[in-house]
Amino acid sequence: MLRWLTAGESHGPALVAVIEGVPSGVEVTTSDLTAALARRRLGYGRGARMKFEQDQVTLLGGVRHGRTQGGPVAVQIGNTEWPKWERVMSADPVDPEALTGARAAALTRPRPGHADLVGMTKYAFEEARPVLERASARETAARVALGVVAAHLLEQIAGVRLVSHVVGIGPVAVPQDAPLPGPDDVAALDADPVRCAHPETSAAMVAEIDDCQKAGDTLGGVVEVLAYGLPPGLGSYVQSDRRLDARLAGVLMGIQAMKGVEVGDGFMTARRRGSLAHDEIERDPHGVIRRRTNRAGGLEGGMTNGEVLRVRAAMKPISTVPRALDTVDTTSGEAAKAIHQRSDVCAVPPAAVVAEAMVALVLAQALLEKVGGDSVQECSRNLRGYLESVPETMR
Ligand SMILES: Cc1cc2nc3c(=O)[nH]c(=O)nc-3n(C[C@H](O)[C@H](O)[C@H](O)COP(=O)(O)O)c2cc1C
Ligand SMILES: C=C(O[C@@H]1CC(C(=O)O)=C[C@@H](OP(=O)(O)O)[C@H]1O)C(=O)O
Repeated sequence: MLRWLTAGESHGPALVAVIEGVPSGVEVTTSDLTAALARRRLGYGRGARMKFEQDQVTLLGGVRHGRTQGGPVAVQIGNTEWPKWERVMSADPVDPEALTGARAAALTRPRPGHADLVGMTKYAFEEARPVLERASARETAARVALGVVAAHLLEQIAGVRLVSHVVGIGPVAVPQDAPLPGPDDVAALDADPVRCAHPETSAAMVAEIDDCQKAGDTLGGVVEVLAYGLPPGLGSYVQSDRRLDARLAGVLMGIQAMKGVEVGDGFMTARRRGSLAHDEIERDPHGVIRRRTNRAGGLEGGMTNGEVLRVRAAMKPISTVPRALDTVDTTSGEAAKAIHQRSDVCAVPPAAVVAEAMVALVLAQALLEKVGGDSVQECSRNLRGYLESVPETMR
């Protein structure tokens, strides 16, 4: 079974991530991971931290000469800002006299919408530093690194290619009838300031972020992930926790600040009549079975149906609002304004890259469940065998 885990704090020396169950022979290099992490740093509206901090990637295990070896793959993402935090975030005890300056100040004005207050309550902390260090979306760098291994596995075994893009920032949304970006559009999406495939909407999104920043406020939005080339039959209807839609929703909701998930046309489908809600089945001019539309987003019965997978996630606005929100100082119990030193105004574009990584991980897990195998060759052979066994009348 493909499984993964991350560890590390936002201002710690490094994040680490381990993925286990990867077959041998998946091609992946340090520069692939570095490039993916650079994509996660892009996006108009991110805070100052993205400019000066660097991700230093080291593949610690599981890869030799550019190929996975079948053992757990371990990645370390060093943080170049560590020297500034060495004392405040030291793993070992530190002389309290040495803990001076703004970085060491107790954070006792919890931010509404962040994990601060309930995290302090739950883990019995007197201030929010230990909470925000792990709740922070800095951790998503580790997941993006793991997502590269998953994406390469999907492409090398099954030819699957993933695309992530932004379809909404605050009230600005891509028109309903805009064409979906394909795998060949990824370079253009990476180059767009807000990872949007629709130029006029992209410009309006940038203007909305500028306006929001001037007002001392923050923004959320909606990201979409597409997967092209999936074979039918990944996931299953036989048990609720094996449904691929449920698993995708789970990992998307597991990204910091995500508050809603849609599969295919999602909530819009609930407003339609059945005759206009489903995807009628037909043969294309080459005799291949396909759906006339793809309202279901490539999933029926909790399984891929061979169409393009399409899932969306809704991100709430950043909770570290510059025009700080009302809170209570947990030392005095008095009314106060919430912590605000710096933050992103809008982190929807990087969240799309994170969502792509999480979708890659779940799809890779589901592919391996379907085809099995300990090497890329064995998995590819098993996939071919499965696809060839589908009767002619159902292909
Ligand atoms: C890529 C990314 C960047 C984020 N940047 C910030 C930020 O700069 N400031 C902030 O308060 N929250 C930021 N968040 C959101 C918080 O991490 C999140 O709101 C917090 O962990 C509480 O979790 P919840 O929103 O899911 O309840 C970011 C989230 C993502 C995915
Ligand atoms: C560091 C990253 O994102 C951080 C996520 C984050 C949060 O609260 O989630 C808060 C900000 O950090 P800070 O409060 O130190 O300015 C972001 O910069 C990153 O994505 O690499």
